[in-house]
Amino acid sequence: MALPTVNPTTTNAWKKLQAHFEDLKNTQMKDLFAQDAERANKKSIKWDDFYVDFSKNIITKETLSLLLELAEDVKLKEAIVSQFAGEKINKTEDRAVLHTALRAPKNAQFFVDGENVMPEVYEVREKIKSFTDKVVSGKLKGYTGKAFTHVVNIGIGGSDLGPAMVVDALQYYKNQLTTYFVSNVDGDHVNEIIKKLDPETTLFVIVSKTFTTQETLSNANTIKSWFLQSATRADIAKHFVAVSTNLEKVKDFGIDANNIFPMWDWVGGRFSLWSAVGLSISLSVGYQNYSNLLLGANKMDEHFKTTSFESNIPVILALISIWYNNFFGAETEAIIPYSQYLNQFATYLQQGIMESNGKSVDRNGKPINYQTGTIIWGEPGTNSQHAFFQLIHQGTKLIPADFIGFTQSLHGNREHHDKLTSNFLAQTEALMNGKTKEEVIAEGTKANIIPFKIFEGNKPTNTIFVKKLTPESLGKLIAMYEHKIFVQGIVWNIFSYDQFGVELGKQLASKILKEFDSNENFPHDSSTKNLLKFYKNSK
Ligand SMILES: O=P(O)(O)OC[C@H]1O[C@](O)(CO)[C@@H](O)[C@@H]1O
Repeated sequence: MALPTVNPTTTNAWKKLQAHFEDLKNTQMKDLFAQDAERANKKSIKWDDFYVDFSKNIITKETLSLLLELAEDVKLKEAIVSQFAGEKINKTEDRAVLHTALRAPKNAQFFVDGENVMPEVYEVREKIKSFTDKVVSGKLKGYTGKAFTHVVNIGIGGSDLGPAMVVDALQYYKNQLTTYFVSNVDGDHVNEIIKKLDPETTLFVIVSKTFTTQETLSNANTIKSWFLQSATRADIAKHFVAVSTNLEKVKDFGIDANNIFPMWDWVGGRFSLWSAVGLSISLSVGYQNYSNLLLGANKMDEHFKTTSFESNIPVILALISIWYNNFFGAETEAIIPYSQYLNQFATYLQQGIMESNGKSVDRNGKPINYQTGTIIWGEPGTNSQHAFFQLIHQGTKLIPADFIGFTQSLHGNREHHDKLTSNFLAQTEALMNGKTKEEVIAEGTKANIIPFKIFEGNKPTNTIFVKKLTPESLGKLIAMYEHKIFVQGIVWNIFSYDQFGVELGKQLASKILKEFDSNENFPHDSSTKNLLKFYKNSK
């Protein structure tokens, strides 16, 4: 069964939501709280070690029921079944979307083209486990007989962002190996990393689903040449491994067939950290922690698949985001983790969310006349409070935000954690309540300063409060956003799993590259022509 192709704006629910928006748009959240002592209890979900409070939103019982009606109208339930059944819901690339299979238990069954993929999934997981154990224990040696001390992940996009974010987020759980990530084709990136490496003790993990990505192959070749300055070709087999679907191209690169960790075309790049793309995670925190990360994601998958929509965390978060994006006209969403460990979380989600849902053609191939993908940004609190929070509090734009926090710190420093958490809680309260003129006056503010100190308030937030940052809870958190992406794509009637939008720039870049050192001339506008000339004359 193909995905439904309902234009959401033609549904009854959408029309009712439009009328409802007109009634609700000037409603103050603090009035909604005053009217209902039970609001926080009614608009929150407790699940496992998660407490998701979505009460600080400009929503009522009716808003939620209309949003849930919208989910019914666009046939979200059927779409979830299609996804988990391995149907080729990535229609434009004719692929199934089954990253959920990668984190499912061994006895689960996921079918692609009538074949259960789980035996293959577990074969690769076994390979990851045994390789990780050998590297971490020091049993596996480099070409001069020394144990590995460093791991370098060479990849970009989904072959970099997920592993890099998770390795950083789980640094508390790290072993003795130092892990670096090389992604940018900017040669200064790879050279800065090379400076820190000893070829005798470094393991290189080349990650590229296609094994054709310019950045990754350039970096891998540069590193290989540097490695061969001190080692022989035969030593490559001891120091280079690859994760890819393109086994032929990997072998062409010179990598030993035993050193290839396969993946499958039913795993999208930005959803691939659960596959062997996560090898550097496993190497960095050990297989058990890596496996717990996958377990957490699987628990969220089960929650998403089996929980009715009104208590379903990803569904509720997705629908609330649609409410602001499509009815309030909000353009961006902030993601603010109150944990320095999640420093790269928003950057990681930018690819997941914006590459997936940055589309303007619907599933019927027709141009879209409503808003789709939200713009995602964010930084950890409390740092971000001293950076961009001014604009969220007093700027002219509506910026719904997810606040993510943990009840326990990993190093157990209560004093710091209490301060952190007090900020975490204070900000969402302040964003909602603002500060009235009367309150400003009562503070004894000089008359001419009063208008500048007023906070309108009524700024919406979700609070995602988790007991502790562990591999398992991180897995749940990432999977929560993955399912949110899926739900939004279904509602917006777009294909979330292709990314043709990144192709055009790539094609043009390869033409321009040819022009740098030859007399080849492609037609360009006068601006590009001048810029090209400037580069050629001064490089
Ligand atoms: O793993 P690959 O094939 O090198 O691709 C890297 C990235 O490039 C993209 O195709 C486009 O940016 C991403 O979707 C992907 O994660």
